[in-house]
Amino acid sequence: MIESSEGRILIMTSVEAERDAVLRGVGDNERVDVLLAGVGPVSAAIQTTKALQKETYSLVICAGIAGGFTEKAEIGTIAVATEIVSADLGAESPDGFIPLDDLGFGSSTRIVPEEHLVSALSSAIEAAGNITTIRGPVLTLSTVTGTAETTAALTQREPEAIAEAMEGYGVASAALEFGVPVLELRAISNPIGPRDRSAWRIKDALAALESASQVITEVF
Ligand SMILES: O=C(O)c1cccc(C(=O)CC[C@H]2O[C@@H](n3cnc4c(=O)[nH]cnc43)[C@H](O)[C@@H]2O)c1
Repeated sequence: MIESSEGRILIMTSVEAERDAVLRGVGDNERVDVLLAGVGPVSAAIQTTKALQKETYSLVICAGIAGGFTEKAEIGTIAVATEIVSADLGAESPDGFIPLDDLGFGSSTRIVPEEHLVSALSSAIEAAGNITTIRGPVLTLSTVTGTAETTAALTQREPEAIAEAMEGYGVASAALEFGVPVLELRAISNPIGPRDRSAWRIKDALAALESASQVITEVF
């Protein structure tokens, strides 16, 4: 167990199916609250802020399913974010996307979880067996990527990114505001690319999310 980690843990999921999978994994543990963030970074930031105003937590985890970048994150694997990146906060230009960081508004579009927490979580999931775990930047977008063009543009902008989802940066922004460490844990449900809902393997991803969640209270 990580030192100084006996406090309460807040886990934010976007929808009920994800919350239920995490709850099955975590089991009955009074140190852990699993709450709904809603879909998208705005709802996630609001719901996380409300939770952090009510209760003191020592760790916040954004958990759920996600799209995986092909050949980096296969369906059913677990992605643990080394960076939580707001990938669509910025401006378009004829020369390409300009992130907010480069526009001079003095704000950052990436939040970096503590390395030892990332490492502890991903190593424990791996050690539990059966689930491949990958580490890398996880993008937060307000729109699910659904074309080859957008996939290529994101890959060019964030070549190290392994996955995309819709809440991480909102959850992490709230955690940062309250000075609480944050992690993002995602089970890959679908490939990122031209929209094909029939390729989403939500059941497999929720099963992986449940298994990965089993280690959370052992580690933290
Ligand atoms: O239909 C269902 O049974 C079902 C069960 C659990 C979750 C869902 C969702 O649709 C969750 C939406 C949630 O998933 C993230 N997500 C998943 N894949 C992607 C993606 O390719 N790009 C962006 N986000 C993705 C996202 O965080 C959504 O909030 C349905």
